[in-house]
Formats: sequence, structure tokens, C-alpha cells
Amino acid sequence: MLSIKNLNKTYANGVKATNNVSLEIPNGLFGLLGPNGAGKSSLMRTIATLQDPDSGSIHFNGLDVLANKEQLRRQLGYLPQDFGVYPKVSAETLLTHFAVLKGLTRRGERKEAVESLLHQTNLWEARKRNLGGYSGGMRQRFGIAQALLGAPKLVIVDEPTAGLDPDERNRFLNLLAKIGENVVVILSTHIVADVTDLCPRMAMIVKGQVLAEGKPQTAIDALRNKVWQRTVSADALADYQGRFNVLHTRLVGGQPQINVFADSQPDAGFVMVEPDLEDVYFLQVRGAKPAAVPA
Ligand SMILES: Nc1ncnc2c1ncn2[C@@H]1O[C@H](COP(=O)(O)OP(=O)(O)OP(=O)(O)O)[C@@H](O)[C@H]1O
Repeated sequence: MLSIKNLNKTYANGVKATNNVSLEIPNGLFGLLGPNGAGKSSLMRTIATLQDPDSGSIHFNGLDVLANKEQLRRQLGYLPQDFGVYPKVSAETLLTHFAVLKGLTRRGERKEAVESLLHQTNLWEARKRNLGGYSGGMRQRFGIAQALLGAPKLVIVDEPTAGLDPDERNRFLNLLAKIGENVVVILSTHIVADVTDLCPRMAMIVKGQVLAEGKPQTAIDALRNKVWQRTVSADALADYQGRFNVLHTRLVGGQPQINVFADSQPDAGFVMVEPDLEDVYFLQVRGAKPAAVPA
């Protein structure tokens, strides 16, 4: 269990990237969902002990993280947002190199760990190929392999699915879900479907603040009977956006279809629809508060 209490971080330029964040994160895949610039990376870097908060506390299975950084790092696997690889080195060679850095100094043990991770991330067949020739998905899976060296108890992956095609994204998320069976895995993303599909728990973060936390389904249920949908003409769209709390707009067959948040039917053209996590997300991002989004 990772327990974060009243965490704050303001950068020297005055940006409050982490605003009184408190979260309880159990074993499993935890989705940290928010738009670009919401403060996801800042929070993850702080948990990973790469930067200090101004105030607040972090405990991991009882360990005071900020007072015992080295001990946390020994249990941590981290995949940063921009994970660079040496293009002219094979996956097997670089992973072996990372294993040495991670303290796997005994040869047999190291070989076993590297081989097992190459299998687990489905890179075994491609292990001799140079990383420069890997696809985006393969590179991310390599990133996860290095993060898992040393069997970490806390795994942090920062926006790993951005730029992956749907197949690669699925393969990557399934891999994370499997890892999450036994350890805490925190996944940051701005892709709502990443969280809907796989995360038993999540938090939405906007402008450094946690606006919703808990099971995705609980947050969705709180919007039941309050999401209304209709198609409108392109000319009328701005008018609808001005008059109603429009959560999002999609083009369906070239025509705008809008989802509106309202206690009652906004006009006769609307039908009530089942809410989904996108509705919850856009309600939070647009700054409109629902009656309550229970944890
Ligand atoms: N070292 C820094 N110094 C000053 N401002 C920073 C620094 N790092 C991040 N910020 C600012 O803090 C805010 C949060 O950034 P952060 O990278 O944590 O968000 P994010 O949710 O991870 O977004 P993204 O996906 O775009 O990286 C942004 O306004 C960003 O410009």
C-alpha cells in the first residue's frame, strides 16, 4: 500500500504542480488520469524520490519514503516519460547492463533475470536486434523490462501508451495488469480508455489537484441519469455549447454529437445515455462539479 498525504509542490516559476494531494494506492494497476500539464509527472517523480515535495508525506508499506529514499529506490521500478535507449545496442546487451547497475552482480542470477524479463515482455525473439530498429511498442516493453529488474514492489510508468498503435497498446496494458497482480503499479495517462479497460482504481488529476478517486465504476455511477445526448447541426454547435454544460463533442457520420451534463432533459431532442468514464473525465477537466463523485 502506498499512502500519500497532503503533498504539495510549487516550482520556482510559481506553478503549483501538486496541490494538497492525498491518495491511498493498494496493490494492482492504479490509473492516474489527467490532461497534459495536470501534474502527473511531477507527482510520479516525487513518489520516485527524484524530487522533494514542499510538504506532505509518502509511506510505502509503512516506510517513510521521504526519510528513507535509498530504501524506497531498492524496491522501485520506474519508466519515465522520455525513456531513451542506445540505438546501436541490442536489447539483451542493454538489459544486462542495466541489471549490473541495479546490483545484480552475480552472473548466473543476472542471466536468469534478463532472460525471464525478455520472455515476459515478449522480446525474446528480438533480443539480439538493435534497439534503434524497435517499434514504439517494443521500446516501451523494453522500458518495462528494465523497470522490472530486481523485482520491484512499486512500479511507476509515466504515459507509456502515448504514441502506441491499438495492438501495441493492448499488449502493453495487459503486461502491466499482469505485473499489478502482486505489486503497486501506477500508470499515468491522458487516454481515458487506458483506465476504463484495466485499472481497478484510479484518480483524476487536474491542475495539480485530485478531483475524483476510487473505482472507475463508482465515479461513472454518480453520473447516471445526468448525461444526455443528441446530434446537432454544425451551425448550432456553438449555441449549444453556450447554453448547456457540454461534456464532449464527437463527429458521427460527419455530424456533431454532443453529451450534456444536466439534471433534467435539456430539450426535446436529447435522449438520456449511460455515462462512461469519458463523461466523468470531461466533467472534471471542464471544471464543472457534479453533485458528488464519491470515492
Ligand atoms: N521543473 C519544472 N519547473 C517548472 N515548472 C514545471 C517543471 N516541471 C513541470 N512544470 C510545470 O508543472 C505543471 C505540471 O507538469 P507535469 O509535467 O507534472 O504534468 P503532466 O500531467 O505530467 O503533463 P505532461 O503529460 O504534459 O508532462 C506544468 O504546468 C509544467 O509546465
